[in-house]
Amino acid sequence: MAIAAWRLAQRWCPSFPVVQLHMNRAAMTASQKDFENAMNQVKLLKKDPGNEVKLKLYALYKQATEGPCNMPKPGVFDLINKAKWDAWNTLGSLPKETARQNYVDLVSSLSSSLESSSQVEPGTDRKSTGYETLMVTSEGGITKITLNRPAKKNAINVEMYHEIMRALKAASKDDSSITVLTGNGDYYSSGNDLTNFTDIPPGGVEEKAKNSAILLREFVGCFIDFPKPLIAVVNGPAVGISVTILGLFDVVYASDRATFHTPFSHLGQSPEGCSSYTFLKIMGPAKATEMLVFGKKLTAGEACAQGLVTAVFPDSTFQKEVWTRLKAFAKLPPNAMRISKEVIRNREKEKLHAVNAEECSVLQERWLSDECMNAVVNFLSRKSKL
Ligand SMILES: CCCCCCCCCCC/C=C/C(=O)SCCNC(=O)CCNC(=O)[C@H](O)C(C)(C)COP(=O)(O)OP(=O)(O)OC[C@H]1O[C@@H](n2cnc3c(N)ncnc32)[C@H](O)[C@@H]1OP(=O)(O)O
Repeated sequence: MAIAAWRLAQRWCPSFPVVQLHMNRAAMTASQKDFENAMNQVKLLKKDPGNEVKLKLYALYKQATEGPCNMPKPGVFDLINKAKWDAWNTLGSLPKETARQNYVDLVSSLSSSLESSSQVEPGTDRKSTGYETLMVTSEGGITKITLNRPAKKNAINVEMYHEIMRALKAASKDDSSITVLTGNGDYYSSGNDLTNFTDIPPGGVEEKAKNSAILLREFVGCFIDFPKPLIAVVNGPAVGISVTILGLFDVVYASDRATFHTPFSHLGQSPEGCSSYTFLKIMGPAKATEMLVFGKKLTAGEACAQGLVTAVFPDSTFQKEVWTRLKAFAKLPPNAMRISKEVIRNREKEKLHAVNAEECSVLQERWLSDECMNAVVNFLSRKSKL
């Protein structure tokens, strides 16, 4: 979120605007002019430079305008004023001119590093290229990852698994506050692309199953470890792994057209995405068993009643209502959201990684079973659909 310097400066130095106005203009030198420009530049910073830098700016500003620290030392419990006093006092007898120069240098380094970061003006849609199966955009603090194989109902092929991991890793490091996963077209996702089973390497199906278990474990691990609020915008039916990983999202919004289907037994497979743990916690063992063992397909309303979905919206107003909410979330302080997520999720992480490892190892065996092979062959020979 953009931070206006007057807000920044006022917080750290309440007398900032007054001091600025009463500067001795007659004594203006080139470096005084640079100093004033730098103060203006601070106002244009689009990204909060962090408390440490703000303290440095405050201290250098005070030193440049008032000389060595002349405030009484605040009490130990007056944390903010104590931090400011410490920062200023540390500058000792640094000459005003040097402080001014240091302030200008610091602002200049901030401007180049923060401006060249991937900060996006509200309304500017920054589109990431280099994805074959996804559309990834960043706008107004929201990174949006769209599954983009609508002709295949957004089935997740091996390339898409890798690209989703890449997009999540990039989103975890970019300057967005929240990340959204959604689907293009009428489906959210039809789950694992069943043609993934057809590309058998020279090492045979055992090697394929082993590599797939490694891929799946890494894929689910990215969701377990994702540090920012992660929101699913479920625009239509969701199947298989696209449903199970919802238990690792922070919020799930669904259109009333969406359905939630995990037909693992029908496919000779077993639950993944940590659903053998998260679904039990979310909806209790009986409802989780109906879904994960008996393949009961839930409507959006049912999924909401069972806690898997946060809120359901009529399809006609789905996008409008959801994006209004998301835009408001994206304006909240990003660090607070990230830390709150950490507090909520961290104690479960180790458990989730253990569950993930166990589910992948069970699936590795399942993929080699006749039950699974027959189900895949039936789908691929168009003998069966869900
Ligand atoms: C050794 C093992 C290696 C495997 C690698 C594993 C990696 C990790 C695996 C993680 C485990 C995940 C498990 C799951 O996700 S289980 C769920 C799997 N999904 C399905 O079973 C859905 C299958 N699809 C369907 O039943 C129907 O397509 C569907 C009901 C979704 C839609 O039906 P509809 O009639 O509306 O549309 P079409 O069937 O005509 O579909 C349009 C085209 O899309 C293709 N399609 C759709 N879904 C898939 C899919 N999951 N896999 C592959 N292809 C899919 C469909 O074939 C159509 O294509 P064409 O137009 O070319 O015919």
